[in-house]
Amino acid sequence: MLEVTDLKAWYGEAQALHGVTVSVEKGEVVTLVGRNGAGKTTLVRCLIGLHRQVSGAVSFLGRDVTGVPAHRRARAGMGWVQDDRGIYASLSVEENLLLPPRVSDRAWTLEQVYEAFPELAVRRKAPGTTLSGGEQQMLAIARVLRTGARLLLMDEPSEGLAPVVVARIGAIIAEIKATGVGVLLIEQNVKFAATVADRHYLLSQGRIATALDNSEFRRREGELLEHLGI
Ligand SMILES: Nc1ncnc2c1ncn2[C@@H]1O[C@H](COP(=O)(O)OP(=O)(O)OP(=O)(O)O)[C@@H](O)[C@H]1O
Repeated sequence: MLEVTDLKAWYGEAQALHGVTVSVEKGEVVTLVGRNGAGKTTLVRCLIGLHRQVSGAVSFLGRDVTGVPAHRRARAGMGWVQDDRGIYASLSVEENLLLPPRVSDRAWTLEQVYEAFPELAVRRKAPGTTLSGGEQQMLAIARVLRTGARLLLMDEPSEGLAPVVVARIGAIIAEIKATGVGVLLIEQNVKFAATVADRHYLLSQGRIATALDNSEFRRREGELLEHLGI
């Protein structure tokens, strides 16, 4: 569903991506792992149309979206789960869930959201400010599902969360995958990445150093941790 070919990106004169080729299929969970500064965030920003100093090609659902602005990519079904979670603190959980525009007939209803995220059903009237980190992450994911996005791009969904909450996020990603939605996630937590993903790309200095399926990734976990300096 997503095909990225020879993507290069710059910040002024400084080149951050040096010809990145990656893909995500429907119902596939793919991670981008790499050290700080490897280019993971830049790559995701290029995919959603927020970084414009680029060359190469991005195709989504068979359509060339290279050069297409961010709001039109979102309308086409690219859903970005922001790392700052982008929740409106003054609104309740339910009001946050009612905001997103519907972009496809796969948009989740409130009932579907509350069934998949019982934590949010319990907190539906609570203001955004009072949510725990895990609840905020769930709300951020649920809001994107409310649009009917066909591809979810996530920036470190496990960051800063307790292990039990990380496991819950993993279960939610598995549910999303089962609906045929593709997921591309930036992830520094190698153990979490190995539990949720089908494939992985190791990004190093703006290049894909290695592409691994999950069994190979698990086998080389120690080596990867060493590379990532974790
Ligand atoms: N706004 C910016 N202006 C100039 N250079 C930038 C900017 N943002 C990122 N870079 C540079 O681009 C390269 C890739 O950074 P990027 O943030 O994409 O890496 P990352 O893998 O997401 O790292 P992190 O895990 O720290 O977010 C780095 O060399 C970084 O210094």
